[in-house]
Amino acid sequence: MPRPPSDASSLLVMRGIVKQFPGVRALDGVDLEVRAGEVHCLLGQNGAGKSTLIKILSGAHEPDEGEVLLDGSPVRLAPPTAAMGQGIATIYQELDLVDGLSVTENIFLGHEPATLGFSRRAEADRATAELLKRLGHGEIRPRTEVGSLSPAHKQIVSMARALSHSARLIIMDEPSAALDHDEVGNLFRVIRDLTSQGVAVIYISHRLEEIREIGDRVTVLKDGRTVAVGLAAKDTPTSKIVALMTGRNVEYVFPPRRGRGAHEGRPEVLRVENLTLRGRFADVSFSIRAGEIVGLAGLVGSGRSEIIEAIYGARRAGGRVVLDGRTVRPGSTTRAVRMGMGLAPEERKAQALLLDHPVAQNITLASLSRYTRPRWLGWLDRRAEFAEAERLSQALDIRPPDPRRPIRTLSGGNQQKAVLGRWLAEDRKLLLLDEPTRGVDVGARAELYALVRKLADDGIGVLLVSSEVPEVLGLADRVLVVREGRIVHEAPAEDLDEHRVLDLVMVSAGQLPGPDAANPPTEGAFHD
Ligand SMILES: Nc1ncnc2c1ncn2[C@@H]1O[C@H](COP(=O)(O)OP(=O)(O)OP(=O)(O)O)[C@@H](O)[C@H]1O
Repeated sequence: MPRPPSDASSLLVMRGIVKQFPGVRALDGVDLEVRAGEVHCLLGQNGAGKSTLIKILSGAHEPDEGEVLLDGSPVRLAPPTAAMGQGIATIYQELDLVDGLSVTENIFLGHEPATLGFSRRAEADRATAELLKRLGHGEIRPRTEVGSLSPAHKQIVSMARALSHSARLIIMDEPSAALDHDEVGNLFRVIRDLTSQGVAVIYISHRLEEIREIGDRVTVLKDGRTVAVGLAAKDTPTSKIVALMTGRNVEYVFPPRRGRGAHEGRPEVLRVENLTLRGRFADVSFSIRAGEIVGLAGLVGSGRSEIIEAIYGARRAGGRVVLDGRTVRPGSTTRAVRMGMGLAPEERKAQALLLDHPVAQNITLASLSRYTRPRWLGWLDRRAEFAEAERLSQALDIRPPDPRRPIRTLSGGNQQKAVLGRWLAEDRKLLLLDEPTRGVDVGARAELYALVRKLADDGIGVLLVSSEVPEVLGLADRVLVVREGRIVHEAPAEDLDEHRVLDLVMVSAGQLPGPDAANPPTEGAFHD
């Protein structure tokens, strides 16, 4: 691989970086060169080594070999305080904010009061308010507890923290993953503002269309090696980038649908009647037939994830949920699972994974009863369990291909695949997918889409929530558009396009449905 030129404008040069973990050479001689004032995109499939590289840059890992130069001089970046001292700030995919602390406390945690000379809280709050305003989010209050903020607002707090360190290099690990369309626009505006002041941004994303919009240059990693250095983002065709990432030509296509009206007359697997959760959503009614994939499109905060959670029993909403002809008691996820629902939740780490357990156990977690022999004795057939986990991990291309590894040691995208594998392992009637491809690379996305379609073809119903409108339009048969907690439109996916959906989801200056909305909450409605 050609060595990156370290011309005068290089802010950062990394050469020959090696990082070995037990059994995995995560980085095997990586080169990177970043210029002041540019957005440098770092691309690669799940497990290619992107996070490991940025952990080295942020001082969390020390490289085994290789050198790092900042402004032409060799530097040591570990521990993280050293990287911060060099003006490197990182915004992680799983935001490392403390929920129980205020916005101000999170932003100035660690360098207050000594470094900045802040002695009074009010002064810190003022500085916080200023940073938030600069990021276009003056409405976030400095004293608010971070735990009560939306994912998008948490991200803004994380960025404010980076700015508070007067960073000259900001690393953003999938910053758009939790954001929807207009918030991504705001993020790009902030990034342009930063780069015009000479700040360099390393931008990691699995959404290739973003690269062209915000990126100046691109470096591609594959299996811990650099396969392309500093390509011009705007002039390199997406197909070339994908081929570099995957080593093959992947067509970014969705599996074929069954066609219009194909599900008419098939049994209803899910019927939702007047589902209402005060302040979140109201009067939500729809049904899903066997073999059908229904997409919920809407902005973050529109109520789409809460609707899924209420169907699953994780929220006690009023109204009625009927699965395969039987009413699901609200507020009991155990019962929902027993009746045949599966949920792949949005926040996989918090909600879904046993981090210290092997990949295999994480996959078979929900379906252990299938491997107990005989059933009444409850003896677990580990071999059968493992064989199934291995089959699914191959089908989903989970890397490294070793189901015995603790899931903690897998890259984020590969962990996500294991969460999905869990529900594919079990005979489900209904699969609820909340942001199923967040953090999943292009190659694996195509495989995932194909798997979900195959499950539907086998007869299950699927309810899909995704911030990526093209994903909802490409995968679903029918789309329900949610705005301010209500279904405002319903149509076959092929009758909609991205523009139309975005028009429909945009929030007017309305109110969230309250108790006195058209349909009063049914008994048992959850008040918060
Ligand atoms: N702490 C660790 N212990 C063992 N192996 C690890 C550890 N951290 C990362 N790895 C391995 O190093 C490789 C690179 O992982 P990394 O997280 O850097 O990938 P990535 O490109 O960021 O992927 P993604 O897009 O899925 O986030 C993977 O094979 C991963 O399993």
